Amino acid sequence: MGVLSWSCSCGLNPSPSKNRGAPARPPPPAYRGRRSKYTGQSVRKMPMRVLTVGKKRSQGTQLLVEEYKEKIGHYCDVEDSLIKSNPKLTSDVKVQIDSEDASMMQQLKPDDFVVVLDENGKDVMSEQIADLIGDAGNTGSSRLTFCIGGPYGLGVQVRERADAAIRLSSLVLNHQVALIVLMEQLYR
Ligand SMILES: C[S@@+](CC[C@H](N)C(=O)[O-])C[C@H]1O[C@@H](n2cnc3c(N)ncnc32)[C@H](O)[C@@H]1O
Repeated sequence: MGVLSWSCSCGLNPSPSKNRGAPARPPPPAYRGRRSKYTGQSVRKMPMRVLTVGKKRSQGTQLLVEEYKEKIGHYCDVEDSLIKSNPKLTSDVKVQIDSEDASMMQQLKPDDFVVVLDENGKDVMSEQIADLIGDAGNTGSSRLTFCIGGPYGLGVQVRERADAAIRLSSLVLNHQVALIVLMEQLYR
């Protein structure tokens, strides 16, 4: 899977093919410290979007998502989209994953910088997420899109389309929990 391999200076592995032809760059010395190289600097404000597969959210989740959206909204546009899980109401897990995968692919534009959240992705520290956001803004992409899978995870097409795959924890998280952790990290 090509995705588990993006890395600009945030220390994740390079995926030059998805990086619109830009050559892979070695991590700059600035990254060796714990602070993001973008800390305190202004980078191009890149709109962000989070696509989550799921059913109706719990009130608690929705409240927290709204709270973080408002906080992040002071710095950049952030959109939160819920993709209906299991649109075909099937009991066949593969059919469910494939249909959610197709719905998610429809939401992605060619110039989106796509980051999938995956418990098998690259471990990232908060500073690397900040660098990822900063680096994505320098790829010529028009939007940074994060994808969170449903109960059975993300499908093949979205994984292959992704420019990066990150994991937030060594634990498998419920998709609503993954969304809140992501939003909190985006704000951080
Ligand atoms: C319940 S999990 C799906 C688990 C499923 N076994 C799978 O194969 O992906 C729902 C979604 O939450 C996200 N997720 C769960 N744990 C995660 C973690 N530790 N790091 C990043 N994303 C995670 C992923 O996007 C995942 O597709």
